[in-house]
Amino acid sequence: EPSEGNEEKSFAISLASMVPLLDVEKQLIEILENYVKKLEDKVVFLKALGDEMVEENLESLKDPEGYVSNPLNSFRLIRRLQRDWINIEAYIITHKEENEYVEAMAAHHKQMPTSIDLQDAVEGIDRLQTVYDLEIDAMANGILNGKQYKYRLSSLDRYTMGVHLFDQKRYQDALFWLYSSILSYQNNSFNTVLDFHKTKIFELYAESLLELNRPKDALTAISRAAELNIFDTRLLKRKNDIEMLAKTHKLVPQEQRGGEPTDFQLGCRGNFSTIPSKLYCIYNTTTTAFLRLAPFKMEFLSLDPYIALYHDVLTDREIVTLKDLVKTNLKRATVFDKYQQKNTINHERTAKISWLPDDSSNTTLGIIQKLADMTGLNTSGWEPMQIMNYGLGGHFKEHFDFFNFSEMSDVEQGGSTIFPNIRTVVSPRKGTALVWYNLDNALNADSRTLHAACPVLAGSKWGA
Ligand SMILES: O=C(O)CCC(=O)C(=O)O
Ligand SMILES: [Fe+2]
Repeated sequence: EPSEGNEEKSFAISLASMVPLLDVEKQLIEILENYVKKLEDKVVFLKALGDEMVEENLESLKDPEGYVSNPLNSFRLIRRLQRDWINIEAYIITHKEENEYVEAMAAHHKQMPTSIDLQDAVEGIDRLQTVYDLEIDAMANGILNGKQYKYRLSSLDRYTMGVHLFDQKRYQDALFWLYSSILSYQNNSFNTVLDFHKTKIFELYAESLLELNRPKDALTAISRAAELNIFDTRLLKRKNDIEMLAKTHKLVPQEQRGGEPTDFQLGCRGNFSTIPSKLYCIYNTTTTAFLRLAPFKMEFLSLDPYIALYHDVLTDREIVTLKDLVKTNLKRATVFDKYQQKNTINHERTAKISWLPDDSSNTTLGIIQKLADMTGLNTSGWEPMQIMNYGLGGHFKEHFDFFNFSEMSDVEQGGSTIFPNIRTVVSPRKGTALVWYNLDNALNADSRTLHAACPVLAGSKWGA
């Protein structure tokens, strides 16, 4: 069970909270390099010690008796063997360098992600893959929606995805990741240090195939695993079991993968068909008197239900201020759970948030005034402003709420706000504000305003 404090870190849930991890890694690398340096010093010292002794030793062996016949030599020989060699041995086995390394690392352990953080990260990658229907091997090779990025997932990264999906009983998806893991596996010392061997991948690949009712293929895979590790009796036994299964197996129709994409997925992929509309843009000079002096650029996205996108609402300066105000205060967002009747951490919403009271700065007061001008509504009784930052694959599943969302970042890929019931998608654009009403004139919830945030594929999404 994670402690409160650990859970609060939730590194994968907001990109902002991942940034300090880069500094942690920098320090870990320094500790490692420091350790290597000390080992090198040790090697240099021991080498010099050997070099110093070897010469005299060779010399002495040419005429052993002559050598020991000198009393100084024989005294030195006795003393060396009785003391020096024992001390050298003691010096070698002190593990002073190792102890220092372990000590230095201990100070950093509490800054490091937990297994829960890894789980969040794995789910983020899986969400991106499924929502955007990305090809797994391409994604693993650094291609996101056709765009090649510099870094790729390692074989172990891919295996980690496979393990997760296997545990989720999503065997077909697990197969793709494991296959990609096998293809990218390298027999290098790093994998040896990590205790990551190809056998492991083949074995899980075989188990996934077995779950998918493909025992003959499973047998091929487990045989590869067994070949790679011929002394592993457990593997051998498993191979025999699978061999039996393959012999007695009758063909059963295979389960189909995936199924139809949901409206959410279709919308996020940009696959809603666009119907020509009579929508238009205006300068809004009328909602309040102030707008006659400073009109808002307004784009209608839907007239019924009413959804409008305002452009250039937040300035870069305001955005910097808002981010600064919340920087150290972002907490994992919760969702009200109607069964438990309380706010809970929920995989339907992966972002970190911070509440900003109206009077936390002139900037917040100014922004609230803009919202008042935009909507013509009385701002008393509003919820305070909430600043949010999404994490790895961060999203917010379909929900209802009233009524305004301001973008504080451009997002490289993904992260659209989507209204699946009216097939409307809005890409995040820095400084814009989205306004809608979630109630109809009779004050009933208007189901057409159901909305969600698509997972962020690349970039950091901030909103208010
Ligand atoms: O991030 C988005 O696009 C929408 C966020 C949202 O709907 C909310 O925070 O209530
Ligand atoms: Fe919302």
